[in-house]
Amino acid sequence: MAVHIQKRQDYISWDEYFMGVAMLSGMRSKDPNSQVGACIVSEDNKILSMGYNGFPKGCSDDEFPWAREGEPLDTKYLYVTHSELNAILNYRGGSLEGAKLYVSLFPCNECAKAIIQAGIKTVIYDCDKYEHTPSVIASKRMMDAAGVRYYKYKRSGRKIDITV
Ligand SMILES: Nc1ccn([C@H]2C[C@H](O)[C@@H](COP(=O)(O)O)O2)c(=O)n1
Ligand SMILES: [Zn+2]
Repeated sequence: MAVHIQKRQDYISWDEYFMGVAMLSGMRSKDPNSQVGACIVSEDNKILSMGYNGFPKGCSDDEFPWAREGEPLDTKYLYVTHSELNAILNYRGGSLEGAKLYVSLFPCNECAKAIIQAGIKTVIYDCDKYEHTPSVIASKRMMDAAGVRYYKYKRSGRKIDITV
């Protein structure tokens, strides 16, 4: 008699999978304060690209500044490429029309422009710690106008443990 074996029930959901990939990507960031990761996914749940915040190619992590405060030219803000923009620029396959973006921190206004222009239609974010800043307020205003849907990732509370 055939033994019927049930499929696993505790597999991770699509949202846990893609936000997990975004967060893992963020762990590559050298930013001492905020490590941000992004994962772009097609409408049919295929991973298209990933990114994390860091300095552009040729701009040394050891030479460019990581400071948050000081003279503008001596802070990271004028130099860092955000995770979302890196994910968009890392994509080698053509159009991102209709894609979804998973990101660990709500996109800023500059990334919102790139998200809209790339044709990304959905943003799933985890943290929104800068929600009261003009940058994030402007970002939401533009995404609302452009029909980009965004919603907060619902943490499952599941601990996803990977030993490598
Ligand atoms: N959606 C975002 C927002 C920020 N970033 C990057 C830019 C910086 O490297 C860091 C934020 O630094 P903080 O002001 O928190 O010290 O995160 C990003 O990649 N994506
Ligand atoms: Zn940004």
